[in-house]
Amino acid sequence: MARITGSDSSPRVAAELCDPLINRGTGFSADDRRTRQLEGLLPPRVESLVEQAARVLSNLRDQHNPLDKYSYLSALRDENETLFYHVVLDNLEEMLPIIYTPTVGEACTQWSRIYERPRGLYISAFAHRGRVAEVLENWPRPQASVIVVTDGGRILGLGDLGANGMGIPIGKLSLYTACAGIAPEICLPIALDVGTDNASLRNDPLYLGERQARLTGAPYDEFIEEFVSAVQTVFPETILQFEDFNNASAFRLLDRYSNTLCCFNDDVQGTGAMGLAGLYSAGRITGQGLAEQRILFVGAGEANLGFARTVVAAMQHEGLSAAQSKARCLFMDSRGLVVTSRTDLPAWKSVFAQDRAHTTDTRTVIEDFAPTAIIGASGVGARFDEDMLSAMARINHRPIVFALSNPTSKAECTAEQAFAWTQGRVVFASGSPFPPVTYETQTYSPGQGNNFYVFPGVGLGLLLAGATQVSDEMFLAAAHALADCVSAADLEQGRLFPPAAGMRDVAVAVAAAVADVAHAQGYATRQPEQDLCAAAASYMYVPHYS
Ligand SMILES: O=C([O-])CC(=O)C(=O)O
Ligand SMILES: [Mg+2]
Repeated sequence: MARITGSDSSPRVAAELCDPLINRGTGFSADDRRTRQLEGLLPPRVESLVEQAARVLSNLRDQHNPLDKYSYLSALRDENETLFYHVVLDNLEEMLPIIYTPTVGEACTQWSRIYERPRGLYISAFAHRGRVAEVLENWPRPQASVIVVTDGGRILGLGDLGANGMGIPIGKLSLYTACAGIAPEICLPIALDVGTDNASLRNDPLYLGERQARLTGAPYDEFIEEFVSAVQTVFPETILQFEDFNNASAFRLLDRYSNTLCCFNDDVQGTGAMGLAGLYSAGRITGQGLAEQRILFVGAGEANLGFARTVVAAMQHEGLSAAQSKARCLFMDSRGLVVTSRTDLPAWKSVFAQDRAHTTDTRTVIEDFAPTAIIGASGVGARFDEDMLSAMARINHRPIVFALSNPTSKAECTAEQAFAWTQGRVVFASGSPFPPVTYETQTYSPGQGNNFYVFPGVGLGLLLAGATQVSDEMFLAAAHALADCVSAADLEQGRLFPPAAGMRDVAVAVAAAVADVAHAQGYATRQPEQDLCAAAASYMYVPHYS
């Protein structure tokens, strides 16, 4: 019998084994192997997903460090996405820190070294300017319902990582699929390469991005404008999530685009909703309502300003005036207290400037302002010290302390420090995970306060409603829905958020709340579902070989 070759005698490509969306590896049945001419290309035994997953888990757990685990799972995803998501979904608690924060941060710093295969789109402001739509058309899948885009300007708390930032959109979209069941083939990660001001990257012979200074000013805005309008042309119904842009770009782009397309900024709005939900949970422990909180925000970037904006909106719903709500939110940045006498404040910070004496001493601010909560999103590791947290513990029976900066090396304090420095009385959450803490006889598992509790469900809700815009009210509704998912048992363990294993239930609740608001505000293009939770749950992609 003649060898089977392609029509031009080139080697036949066994497409089923090359496309990670359809590849099943040893999961192809005997019939499939015969009809698809895969016989002999695979070892004889036919395995179920569960059997394949056992091998993956065993290999994964043999890897020596988190980055090796990240690379192992990335390679698996490039080969067989069904198996990848089966493993991730079945072991979320174990997998999240590998495919997402904190390991994704390390992966981004090492991106040029660990890079193996393309995933997502790299769009260059230098090579592709004027042709961005053409580049978007190169995306090999017919649809892109959710796009997560970064320009690498501020990756987690790690600063400008240029094109290496691609790890973040990939990681965020993995969670869209794992946590909200949005099918992997409609998720598109994009890194906009606008250059980098990170000299060590530009001098790194392995760096894969453009070796150019970061574009700024009008040329930057024009490039973003070209990108956004190309997205609207090529994928007109997509949801666009801005991620890890630097502060100035994040706020400017949000103002520029939030009323014209279905987009949001995860670091501002997603983190804001997560933070508000965390405060509601904390209030159930401390016995104080939101309107009674006095919050010291340490760090005045996207996360904390988004958090404060959301808190102020929620306080006004509870009857406080705008001025009263703002007076309950005090900010410190790298130059000290954010006060009206400062002349160096950009518009998005000066909104929160208070009429107080300027100081750079956090301890003094704690003594004067007597906060019920201190929220770190400063990007500065170990920003909270014993002096500060013991002052919090003297002022409050149950001080609220959030150390939200990522990855772990940037956390303002560790969970262990927070418990030790407050005699075990702290109500704590952190952006990156910490192991459980035992203080005296009690063990606490505070868990993560991360926007992963919000953005997957928000995206799902927007899809369900066919939303044309994203509103602040949707994030308020998302915060309430998330807070309602927290059980009394969670709070007893010191957890302000639900356990990772329940992520899909959280996404259902958040999605239903968001879709509901979309319908109420007239942003929905689809008919309202009778039962939004059931609709959200039945929409979800389940990784199996159908
Ligand atoms: O990615 C995360 O873990 C949370 C986040 O958005 C950030 O830190 O920028
Ligand atoms: Mg982010």
